[in-house]
Amino acid sequence: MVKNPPVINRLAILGIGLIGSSVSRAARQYGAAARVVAYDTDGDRLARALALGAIDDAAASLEDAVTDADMVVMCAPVGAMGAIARQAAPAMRAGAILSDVGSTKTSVVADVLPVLHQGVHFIPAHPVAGTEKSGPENGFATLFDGRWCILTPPEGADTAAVDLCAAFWRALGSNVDVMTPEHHDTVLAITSHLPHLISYTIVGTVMDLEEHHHWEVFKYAAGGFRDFSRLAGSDPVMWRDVFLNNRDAVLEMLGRFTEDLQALQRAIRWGDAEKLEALFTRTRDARRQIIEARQA
Ligand SMILES: NC(=O)c1ccc[n+]([C@@H]2O[C@H](COP(=O)([O-])OP(=O)(O)OC[C@H]3O[C@@H](n4cnc5c(N)ncnc54)[C@H](O)[C@@H]3O)[C@@H](O)[C@H]2O)c1
Ligand SMILES: O=C(O)C(=O)C[C@]1(C(=O)O)C=C[C@@H](O)C=C1
Repeated sequence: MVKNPPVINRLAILGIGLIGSSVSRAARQYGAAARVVAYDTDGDRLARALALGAIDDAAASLEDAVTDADMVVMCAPVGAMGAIARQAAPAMRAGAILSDVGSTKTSVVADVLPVLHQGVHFIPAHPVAGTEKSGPENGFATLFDGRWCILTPPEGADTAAVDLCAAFWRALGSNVDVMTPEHHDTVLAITSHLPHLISYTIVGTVMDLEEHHHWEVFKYAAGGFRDFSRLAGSDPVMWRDVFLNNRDAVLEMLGRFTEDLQALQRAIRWGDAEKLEALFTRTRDARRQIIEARQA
């Protein structure tokens, strides 16, 4: 079999947790990058990533990681992206690509664009794939296979840099879409951010029940509560930053959701069987369509 040449020669990952280590593992396994160097403010995590064989080199400083890199991918919580870019950009070579994997895009673009240096191309990205786990031991190479990666290049972005970033994500197995940061944040508010908020809320509600009640919930949590609460096990810092950085879109979707929930509350109170059955029939059809679209 003829092996394609690497899309990126030297790749630097800043933040080697679940996503950073998955990008690194995939890039190395699929030959998308010739060499992967990583830096993390948490020295233990960086050492673990190296010991696990998830990266080629562990850098002693952020500057060491990004010097000579062809592409730098920021894989830290979204609230940290601006400060990381401010430190990384001056140490990067002209022509190199700075990217990220953040779950929100408008605030990341607003934080990073003003601190860029001449000749560094900023191409934001969001792989819409993940799990409720964190840390380098939980990353895996196939995480992005068949999943979407959304690019939100700023107006006037270098087209060659956008194409290279898209080629990189395709080499990791992803399908690539391009949209504005604002559109991205609206869509993700309902498909990803609201489900997490609801899961955090329902687990919180259970915790606030009297002790014997909440222990009963844990004891009898079979399919329903267990499936529904999975997202509530996600990283607190990552999700704190998501909600602080996509405030408007999340509040808009939460408003709609709350109205719909109140309408259901009313239907239950008034014994409106028709309304309940009609909604549950529509949602069952929608769920089937979602699953079929995923399998197509
Ligand atoms: N978890 C998911 O399902 C998922 C999916 C897609 C995108 N994302 C995005 O990916 C990013 C990382 O999430 P994760 O799940 O890998 O989190 P994680 O907690 O597993 O890893 C984050 C890593 O960033 C490091 N870090 C924090 N500040 C840093 C800094 N200033 N410089 C260098 N390293 C720093 C942390 O020490 C940690 O190792 C977030 O922006 C998140 O929104 C997450
Ligand atoms: O499947 C999960 O556990 C996830 O949380 C993954 C998920 C999502 O909500 O779909 C979470 C955040 C991301 O930015 C992208 C993917």
